[in-house]
Amino acid sequence: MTVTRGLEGVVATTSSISSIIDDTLTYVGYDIDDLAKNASFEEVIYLLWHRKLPNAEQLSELKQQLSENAALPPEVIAHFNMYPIQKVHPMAALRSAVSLLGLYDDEADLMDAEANYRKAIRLQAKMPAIVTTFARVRKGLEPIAPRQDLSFAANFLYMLTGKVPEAIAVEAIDKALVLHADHELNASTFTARVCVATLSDVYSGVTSAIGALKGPLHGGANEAVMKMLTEIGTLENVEPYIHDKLEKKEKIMGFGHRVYRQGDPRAKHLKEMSKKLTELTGEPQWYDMSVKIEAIVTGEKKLPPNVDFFSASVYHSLGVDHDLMTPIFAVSRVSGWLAHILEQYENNRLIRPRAEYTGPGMQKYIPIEQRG
Ligand SMILES: CC(=O)SCCNC(=O)CCNC(=O)[C@H](O)C(C)(C)COP(=O)(O)OP(=O)(O)OC[C@H]1O[C@@H](n2cnc3c(N)ncnc32)[C@H](O)[C@@H]1OP(=O)(O)O
Ligand SMILES: O=C([O-])CC(=O)C(=O)O
Repeated sequence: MTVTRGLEGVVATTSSISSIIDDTLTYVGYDIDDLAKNASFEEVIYLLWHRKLPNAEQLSELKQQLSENAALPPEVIAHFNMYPIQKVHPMAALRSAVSLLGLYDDEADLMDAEANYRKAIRLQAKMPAIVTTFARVRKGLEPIAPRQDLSFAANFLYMLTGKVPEAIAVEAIDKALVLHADHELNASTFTARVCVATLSDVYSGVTSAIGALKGPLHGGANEAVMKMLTEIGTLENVEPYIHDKLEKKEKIMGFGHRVYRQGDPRAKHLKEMSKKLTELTGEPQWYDMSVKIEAIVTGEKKLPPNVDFFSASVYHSLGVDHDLMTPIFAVSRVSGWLAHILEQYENNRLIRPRAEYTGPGMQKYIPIEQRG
């Protein structure tokens, strides 16, 4: 048996959703640079689920379906008061809330393609309300119901803050959602596919994926980046801080990638946004520190920033609590998970690799009274 640690380079499935070839990322053949400049998140959802861009009528129908399904069942709203919310990480809360949502969906275990698509809409639509309701309840604030006249990105900010957001904030969140929507067979998407390949249900697939995204080597890195920036504190402290970490062989969060070698094409869009937003908020230090870290880590370690690096200062500038950064990633990535889940169901085979056994050889069972 040949073991490929971390399955690096192993091609585990075919997929027509997104591709990474020579450091270029495409969704269904559309370059991420093109989509980041031109597409709304709702268009991207349609693209990932239907493998084509929507026309105006199809887009408006999807928007309406998302709006109509955006509110949470009252039982799910109520459950946020049933656990020690201050002590809970929002990704753990999101994981549990998605699982709970499945209990209130009459079609949860219905496995035909139309029912699965309807569940995809309901789940995608409700993700912002889960994150924002959690965020408000833990601050002792009332949850805010979604508005049907706002875009997906605007509604997210509205439900978080209670105010109709400014255009620049909507643009930033919308672009971030577009950039995070799908990424080939990343760890959380693979997790979702492994789960539903047992013919388990959509809610189980997404719940598993949220668990995988939570870790700091994957989606959790954006929160870890903000923690690092906060610890560094000043521009002068960047160099000693980063050198100390590198000397201790510690990882610098937001850098490196399993697939990209020259750089993550999404990072430049977030970098641009970070510059703009940190200037607007009068806190350019977050961008300046980030740029200095980037220069050291790319210069000395030849590791370019990934999608999580500049997203940290972008979300911080929008006033987002630092531990909500990974949940925002999930609000976007659920579109990709759902696309992959539906694709897996279309041509399913159980995913079950092998392990090379490294434990002891054959042993004889010893009765407990004879064991030392
Ligand atoms: C949305 C996303 O998931 S993007 C990724 C988000 N994660 C992060 O930003 C966390 C920091 N980065 C990392 O941990 C890694 O680069 C990963 C997890 C993204 C990729 O991991 P892998 O492909 O398994 O690479 P691996 O961890 O084996 O690193 C290879 C080498 O580069 C080094 N390296 C990789 N990333 C970093 C980093 N961020 N800082 C310092 N060194 C690093 C490793 O220490 C290792 O060095 P060695 O060969 O001397 O031991
Ligand atoms: O593809 C990966 O390994 C991680 C990543 O960048 C993502 O999921 O967006």
